[in-house]
Amino acid sequence: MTGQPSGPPGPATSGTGSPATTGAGSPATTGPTSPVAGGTGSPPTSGTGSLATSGLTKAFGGVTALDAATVEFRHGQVNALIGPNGSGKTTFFNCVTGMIRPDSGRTSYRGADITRRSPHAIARAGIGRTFQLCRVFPRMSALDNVLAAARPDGFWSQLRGARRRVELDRARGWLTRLGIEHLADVEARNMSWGQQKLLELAGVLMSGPETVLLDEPAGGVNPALLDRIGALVRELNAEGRTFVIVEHNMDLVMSISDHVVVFDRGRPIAEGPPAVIRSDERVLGAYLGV
Ligand SMILES: Nc1ncnc2c1ncn2[C@@H]1O[C@H](COP(=O)(O)OP(=O)(O)OP(=O)(O)O)[C@@H](O)[C@H]1O
Repeated sequence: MTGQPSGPPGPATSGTGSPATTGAGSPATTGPTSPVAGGTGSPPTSGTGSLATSGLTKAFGGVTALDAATVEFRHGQVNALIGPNGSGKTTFFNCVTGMIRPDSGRTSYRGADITRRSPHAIARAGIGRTFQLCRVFPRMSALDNVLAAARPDGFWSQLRGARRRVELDRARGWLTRLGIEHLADVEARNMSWGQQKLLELAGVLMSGPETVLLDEPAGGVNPALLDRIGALVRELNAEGRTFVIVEHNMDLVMSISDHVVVFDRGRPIAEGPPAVIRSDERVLGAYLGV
């Protein structure tokens, strides 16, 4: 992936000041096993439109990364966005989360136009994301990383040592849920790559998003952790969260997704349930380059 913006302060590659999210909004009030923040308490109706783009276009010099991409991901479902290397998946995530501005086209979330909103505003609207190159504060403990993600000024407030009991409990709850509670006091830089990915996800979940965009959650992760990530996505979806997952591991995609969108050269070429996508000739052609 080449489209990730960067900038201080924060972890190695963060551009927002908060490592794990596109700018976590106000702390959610729900606990780790509660329904999503901002919701009504009951899971959203499955299958209706949620995150949608219309004619989304982005070029980098002579390279058209997104070519009038019109896509709709389904609310309440596990959606996957797949496609060959360089087909525009991460640029799509960057555009819809406000991290880069599209040249033209629109993004809407649950009916509201979010095209020109800042990453923080988009996070406040209910969209959280992880990154292909995992973003955590390497010299902060796992617990402090999760706490930082819950605050709009996460990094700085953490530095001031501002901790609230209720947040501490929620942060520990997410670490437990992701199976890394035993690493609460370990600095992120001393955790394995897979553990850092789980930590990043814990931070995203701490900010209470209704919709979670995961950029290559399986990348570089060992098979045991892969199973955990897959099971967790399904559990969190059953509790009401919508997912959009960019992933190259087809076994994972096909086993956890309800709906798959396939990109080639910056635009969708096919969509449908995994069983249909598996045997779609356009998809096979895109991957084989024919
Ligand atoms: N910041 C950038 N500057 C120049 N070109 C870029 C930039 N970001 C992305 N591109 C180009 O845009 C195209 C789409 O890249 P993108 O990273 O979105 O694809 P991808 O589908 O996520 O790929 P991968 O699966 O390899 O991560 C590629 O040709 C890439 O080289």
